[in-house]
Amino acid sequence: SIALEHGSHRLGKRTDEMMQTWRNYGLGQFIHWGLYAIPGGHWEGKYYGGAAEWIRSWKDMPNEAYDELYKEFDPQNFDPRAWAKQAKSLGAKYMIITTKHHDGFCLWPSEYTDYDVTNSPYGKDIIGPLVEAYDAEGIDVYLYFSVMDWNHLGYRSKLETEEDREAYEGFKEFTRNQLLELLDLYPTTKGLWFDGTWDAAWKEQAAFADKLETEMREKIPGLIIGSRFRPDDYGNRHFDSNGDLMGDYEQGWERKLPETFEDTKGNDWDCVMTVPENQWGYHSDWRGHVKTSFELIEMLVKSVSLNGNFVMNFGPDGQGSIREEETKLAAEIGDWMDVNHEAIYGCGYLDWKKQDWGYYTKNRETGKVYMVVFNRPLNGALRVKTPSKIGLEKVYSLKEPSVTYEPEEVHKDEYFIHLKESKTSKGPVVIVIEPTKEKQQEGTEYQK
Ligand SMILES: COc1ccc([C@H]2[C@H](O)[C@H](O)[C@H](C)N2C)cc1
Repeated sequence: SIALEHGSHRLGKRTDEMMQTWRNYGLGQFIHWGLYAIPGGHWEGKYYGGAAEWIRSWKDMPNEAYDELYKEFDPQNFDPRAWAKQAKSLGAKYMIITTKHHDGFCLWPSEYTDYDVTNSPYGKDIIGPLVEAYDAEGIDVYLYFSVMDWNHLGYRSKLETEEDREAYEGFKEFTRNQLLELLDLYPTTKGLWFDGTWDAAWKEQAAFADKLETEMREKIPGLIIGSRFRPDDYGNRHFDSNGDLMGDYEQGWERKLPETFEDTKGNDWDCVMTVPENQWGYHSDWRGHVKTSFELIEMLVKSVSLNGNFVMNFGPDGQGSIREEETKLAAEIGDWMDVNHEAIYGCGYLDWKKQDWGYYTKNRETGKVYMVVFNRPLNGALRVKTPSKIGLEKVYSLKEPSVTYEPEEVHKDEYFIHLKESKTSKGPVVIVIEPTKEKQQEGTEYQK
């Protein structure tokens, strides 16, 4: 292996309490909110086809015009307690809020820049009330922070000249100051979700990032930081030059999901997902495919079945309202979670053979197995293949445990479970299996 000073500092998974809690979340809520919500994907009557939070980079929108938007930021409808209540009913166990996106506008009162909420008509801290409201609902808060900052004069995407390097030193200090400030102001934060770390300039900062990550972890013991923050000695992110995971979990699944357990390399991971194809910030004219609650539930279940967390994005509008499409989805997913959360919270990967009807999840504590059925076979017969020596002790409907099933053994360690669920059930049905312990093979004496 390659000698690295700033590569991965831990082989294997974190097993501490905070990481176990993270692993058991299942469902999270991403919130992208900032100045970009004001134009909402349009400028001077023209439609912007890119991601709404990137409108500043659109050739039809002058940077100066965007940078003046803070003078219009006055979200009178902002109601953090309502947002937190909605997230609770959705069933989210954690929430990730954009404290500063690529545009550099800070939703908290930062002493290191004037480009923050205190200099907008709104004038007040946004992050603090959100942290308070979500903590009150028992939903853990994580802070999204973009290292890339289009507003800061010292920011560089690459370091070519001596002047670049000098300016970037100031930018690094600014970045460190803001991060330590966030942890001081919001000490109940459970972790940081970093973004905007793909630049060549940042990839040269292995030592700086390593030291800063250590400082942050010292400030809040147990802090959870993913693979997007640190570059290693050779500028590799997510995985160091020896292929070892950087940070506490893999953050590479953005608007995409792993297909197999092998794709996850056995690591912890999260998938962050937009409702439209590619809109994180508020866009007033969603075009293309907008995901249904059925699709989002399938992505959630698939994530949990592969040992990951699924984070669904919300983009509040410029006045601080959650749009109706997201409110509707939150209600539909929440209704399904009300009945079926046992198959999500505290669950993860089960090594039984994947079947066409859907996904298995396994509760890490109880060992209970959940069959989440998305594709009901025409003959209603759900095939289950278990590793040898594992039997199906009890099988019943999660929604109505009085509805029990007698598995029909059709081959060795292979069963049909004949669906009884009414066809009217809106979302996927969930069947619970309480597997037998390893069946004792006759005559094999277990060593004492
Ligand atoms: C260049 O491709 C990108 C760059 C950044 C992103 C940002 C989005 O604005 C959003 O914040 C997402 C989580 N992040 C990866 C998405 C695609």
